[in-house]
Amino acid sequence: MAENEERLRRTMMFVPGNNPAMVKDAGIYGADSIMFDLEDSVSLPEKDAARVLVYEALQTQDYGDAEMVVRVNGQDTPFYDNDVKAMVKAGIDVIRLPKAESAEMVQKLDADIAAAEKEFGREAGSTHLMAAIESAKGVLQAANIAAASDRMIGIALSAEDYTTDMKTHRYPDGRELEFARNMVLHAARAAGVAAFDTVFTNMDDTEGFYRETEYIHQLGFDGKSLVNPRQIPMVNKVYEPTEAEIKNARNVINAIQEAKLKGSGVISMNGQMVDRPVVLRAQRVMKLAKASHLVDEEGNYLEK
Ligand SMILES: CC(C)(COP(=O)(O)OP(=O)(O)OC[C@H]1O[C@@H](n2cnc3c(N)ncnc32)[C@H](O)[C@@H]1OP(=O)(O)O)[C@@H](O)C(=O)NCCC(=O)NCCSC(=O)C[C@@](O)(CC(=O)O)C(=O)O
Ligand SMILES: [Mg+2]
Repeated sequence: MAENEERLRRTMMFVPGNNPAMVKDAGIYGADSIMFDLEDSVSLPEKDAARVLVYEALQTQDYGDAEMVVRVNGQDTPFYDNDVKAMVKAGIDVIRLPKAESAEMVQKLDADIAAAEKEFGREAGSTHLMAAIESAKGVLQAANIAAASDRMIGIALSAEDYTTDMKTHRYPDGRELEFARNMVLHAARAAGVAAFDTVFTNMDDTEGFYRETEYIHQLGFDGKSLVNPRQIPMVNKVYEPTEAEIKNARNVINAIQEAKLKGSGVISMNGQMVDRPVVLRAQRVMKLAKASHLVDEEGNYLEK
């Protein structure tokens, strides 16, 4: 868990598991997490072929430092068991459960992963999981879902299925998602796991994409599920700290280190109280700055 809490997950890009070119090239765009999809972007006749394609790619392609995720088919489908087994065998980092509606569904996936790890000689506990919240039931169960397994790395809001379940659709201002976004975010934070905002499907509406990403960044989401590589630099831009934020974070970290040497956990810096929550925020700013190549190894701001 600790290792996963440290990971930056700003961008989790869906890659249709039945598209050989997209699967092969998925690593070149710099997504924090690459998510091969075996579920809704793959038609029924192609389910088995997609599983084989993704399995082979995981054995042969180099996806660099990206976290490797696969969205398996739902537990109510005939594909789920084979999907989970094949992906654990391939050594996937994270299995994403679609349409999660209860802690029991997550616990079933946890048990199925454990059995597959044993069957294929994978280290016990090495395969993580996450859950997608795609319905009213899922939203109301979000806190239980997020806390249902030690393998859990995060929960995601899936607004396409969710708005359908709610008998509405996506609007530009996103008001139809307010309750769900806040439930998912609070459930994730309470369980100590990551929170992912939903996909944005209008590839040509750059302004709308920036507006939505700035909003979910302000709320506190770790990042977004994405459907297109063009969206990756836009999310990274929104999550990039400013020069002032970076310099302030550096000063906070230096100040608290000095305070600790003097045996204190709190200090005043330019009239501002610096204590644990301020330090934790500063550490996250530095992590984002490093990922954006805005600081050197020592954390000094790199002038542009
Ligand atoms: C949207 C579009 C057709 C646009 O095509 P376009 O052709 O206009 O794209 P272009 O920008 O022109 O592509 C430029 C270059 O990038 C390559 N490229 C594009 N997309 C790439 C990609 N994703 N991965 C790797 N490579 C990619 C492309 O091959 C080309 O490469 P090259 O030819 O070499 O230059 C395409 O992106 C796409 O198929 N997206 C994935 C769709 C998908 O997965 N849907 C299912 C997940 S949502 C869902 O299920 C709802 C949900 O469940 C969600 C939840 O749960 O969160 C809920 O309920 O809400
Ligand atoms: Mg969906």
